[in-house]
Amino acid sequence: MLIGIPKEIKNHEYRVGMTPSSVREATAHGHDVIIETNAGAGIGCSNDDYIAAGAKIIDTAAEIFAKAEMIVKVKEPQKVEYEQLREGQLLFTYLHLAPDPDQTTGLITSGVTAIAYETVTDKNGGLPLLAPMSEVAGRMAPQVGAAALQKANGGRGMLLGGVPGVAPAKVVVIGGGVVGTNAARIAAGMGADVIILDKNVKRLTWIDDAFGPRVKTQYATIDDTEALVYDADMVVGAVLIPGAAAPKLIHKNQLSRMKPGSVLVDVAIDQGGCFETSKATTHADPTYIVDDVVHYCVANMPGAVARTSTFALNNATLPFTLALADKGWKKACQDDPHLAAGLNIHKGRVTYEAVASALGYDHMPLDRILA
Ligand SMILES: NC(=O)C1=CN([C@@H]2O[C@H](COP(=O)(O)OP(=O)(O)OC[C@H]3O[C@@H](n4cnc5c(N)ncnc54)[C@H](O)[C@@H]3O)[C@@H](O)[C@H]2O)C=CC1
Ligand SMILES: CC(=O)C(=O)O
Ligand SMILES: [Mg+2]
Repeated sequence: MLIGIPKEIKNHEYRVGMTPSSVREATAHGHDVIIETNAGAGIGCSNDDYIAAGAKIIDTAAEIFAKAEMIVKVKEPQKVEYEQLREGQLLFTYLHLAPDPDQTTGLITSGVTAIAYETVTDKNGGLPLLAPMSEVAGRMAPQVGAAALQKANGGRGMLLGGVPGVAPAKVVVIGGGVVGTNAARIAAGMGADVIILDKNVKRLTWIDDAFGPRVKTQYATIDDTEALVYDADMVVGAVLIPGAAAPKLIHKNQLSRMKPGSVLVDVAIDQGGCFETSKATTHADPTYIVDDVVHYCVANMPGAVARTSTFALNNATLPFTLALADKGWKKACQDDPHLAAGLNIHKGRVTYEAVASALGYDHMPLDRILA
């Protein structure tokens, strides 16, 4: 198969779809790989590194989109990218369609077959291609939140860990999945007073076992969420209903009850955000203030640590990339229902139920496509 890797074009996005090591694996499987010139520059990998792995360097993204049978990316295609996709071509990348009607229409119109990293599943009920970036974003959340708490950045002027004789900041993490537990781990490590809310009691039990008294847990009722948010210095939004738009858990009218200068880090922004006042921001201009509350809502947080993130992402995606290239998407999905769960769009139809229901499309069931 001819695999194409365009350079990412989202704001301050330095990750790349395949590392040189992944390219070498693909060429060892007999595939051809074309990659846009300098696509790996942001992770410190040169054209020569890719050539040594067996790839051919191409000058323009347009040529990659025109020639490749499978496009491997990181971020959801931007308008200029989805306009170049076509029927019969396979796209393997993050999509986050539920909060993104324009991209969804673009992919439907293109006729492309699109498999979303974030809805591929595993046998334990996890999301193995989302997890590595959730680990990164979760670990970054207290870092970016700590910077936002500084006075010059609009925050309350608090040090996350406090100092002897002065209490640490109170960090409330809503959602105790991969992002939430990684955020809690770093926030607790920085000395903050941390509590995680979730609606899954089994998950809270696991967190309690894993962290002991360093991190508190609380079942996420409306009452308890509200009380903890009003008392928080930093709130991390880390909930997910796979494929669906994020539920809104803090509303605009509640911001005035929060502490002035407190910080909301909405990691769930790529699924639309779990705070009513969240709107996606970029690494170039990551925060804004509503009712004295600082909002950080960058939808591609891992792009800031592109080297760590690209290698972590490839560790998870490579077996699936190879399966898709070796067998073609249909046979690979027929053989592996967890990969099939990633199929979101095929030939103009929405094939993922939560996306169809969020955006008002008819849902085309997978078994009809894979039959
Ligand atoms: N902004 C960024 O750059 C990045 C964003 N993300 C996003 O972060 C979000 C979280 O991802 P993961 O931690 O991997 O998901 P996950 O599935 O591991 O965890 C989500 C948790 O939220 C809980 N939850 C769901 N509804 C809830 C509610 N109403 N109240 C309390 N808890 C609730 C679930 O029980 C689960 O434990 C996703 O939207 C993901 O796409 C992930 C990586 C990067
Ligand atoms: C998961 C995601 O959206 C990201 O890594 O940018
Ligand atoms: Mg994102």
